[in-house]
Amino acid sequence: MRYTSTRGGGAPLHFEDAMLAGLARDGGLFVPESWPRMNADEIAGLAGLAYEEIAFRVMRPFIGGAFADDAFRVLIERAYAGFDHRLRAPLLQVGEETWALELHHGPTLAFKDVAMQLIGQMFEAALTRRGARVTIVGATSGDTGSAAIEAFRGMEAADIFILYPHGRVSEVQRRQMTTPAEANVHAIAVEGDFDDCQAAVKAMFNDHAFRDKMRLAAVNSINWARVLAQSVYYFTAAVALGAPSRPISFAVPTGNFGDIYAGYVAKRMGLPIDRLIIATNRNDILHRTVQTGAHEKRGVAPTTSPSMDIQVSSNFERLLFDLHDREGEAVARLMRDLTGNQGGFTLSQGALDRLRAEFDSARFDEDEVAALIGRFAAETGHLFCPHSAIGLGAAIAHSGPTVGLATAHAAKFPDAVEAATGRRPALPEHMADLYEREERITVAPADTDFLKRLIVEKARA
Ligand SMILES: Cc1ncc(COP(=O)(O)O)c(C=O)c1O
Ligand SMILES: N[C@@H](CCOP(=O)(O)O)C(=O)O
Repeated sequence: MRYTSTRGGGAPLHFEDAMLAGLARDGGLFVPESWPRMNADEIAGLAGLAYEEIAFRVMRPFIGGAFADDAFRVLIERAYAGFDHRLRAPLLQVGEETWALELHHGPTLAFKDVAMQLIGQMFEAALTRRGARVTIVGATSGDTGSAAIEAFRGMEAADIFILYPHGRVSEVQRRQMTTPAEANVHAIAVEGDFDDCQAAVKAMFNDHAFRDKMRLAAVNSINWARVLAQSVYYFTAAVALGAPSRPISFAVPTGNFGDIYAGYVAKRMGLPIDRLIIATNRNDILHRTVQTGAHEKRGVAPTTSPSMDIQVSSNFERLLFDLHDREGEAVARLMRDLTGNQGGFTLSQGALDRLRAEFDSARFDEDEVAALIGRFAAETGHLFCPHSAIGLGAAIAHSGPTVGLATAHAAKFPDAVEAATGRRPALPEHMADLYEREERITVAPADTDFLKRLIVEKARA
């Protein structure tokens, strides 16, 4: 299996090179040259298997010769050994035909751990074998950063720099990033929003001299390995609910479009997913795109679901590639319109029809999110974080068996949950002293050159 850029440039790479490269050198994102398929018998054969075994079977066709089967199994086992639930990603019924897929059982309490714990293992194995080291640069609206730091803290072969929007992440998220004391960890509070952080990361990768000098690597979902690992839980959930004979829909709280794109990947592989529902907060560029075809940036408004306060949804580029018959030049043109003065583009009718053939969308204002958190607490007794409530709100409004992705633990966003329910969710025991741990906070302007200098100064490479 080889990976090609969504913008059509450069020679295709094998899995491990694509994983370590992160972003393609023409600024595009890596996608597989073709979709490996699982037939109905193979999907039915996943029923009852452990999460780790399903992960192996789903991901194996994508990784080619990067890891021998036995070695890959070991990495998967290690990745999920620290999860606090036997099923890793259990389902909880919240309505007659609605389930929450709980993705917060990893060490940092968000779905990011599912991929990041495995990526940490894969990076370490690949870098050790190559005798290489990397400088990881990532952007976060809160959860990717904490999960990445947890996965890479103390790793000899990697320095990790995480850019987060100053004052726009929850206190728990910030402390998860600023309290690890390991010398290879650097959390930087950028005076801007998430889109500024992500734009700075992409600019660093597109500065080839800097990229090569620092041996940059990415752990955002611009990295194909992230998306791949996230596609696994669509299989575990759908099979547990009767796939392949019963098609299941998924409603996904969406920001950078990585998680829902992972569902699209599962569908391309043959998993009978009925609808994929994009659920947004008031930062609703993707909802507007599905409804009107116009993909237009507006300012980012802070919300109680800060991890979704995003307008430039990186992975939408991967979908655009398929919507435009895998023509890199068409995607490159649209991305120029999005990042240039035009600030957006309008999909052709054909592309919009293809988008709507797979995706629905829903949008929730702040008062609706609070009402959903309160409603689910009253009806199920469970506290859901604002992001999860948005996914579940879209799921419960959809007819037919539908899974809403519960993407983070309520305790990561205690103020919003308490305001909506009167109940303050407690952090689990392993994080009980988070508020007492010492923080290291570096504040920096949203200036790529400044950030590059900071990284050069602090990196051990
Ligand atoms: C808790 C939570 N829910 C939902 C999302 C949105 O996911 P994605 O960016 O993959 O669309 C994020 C951020 O990624 C998140 O941290
Ligand atoms: N919500 C994310 C934003 C970055 O998403 P990623 O999946 O591309 O890493 C976050 O929590 O940082």
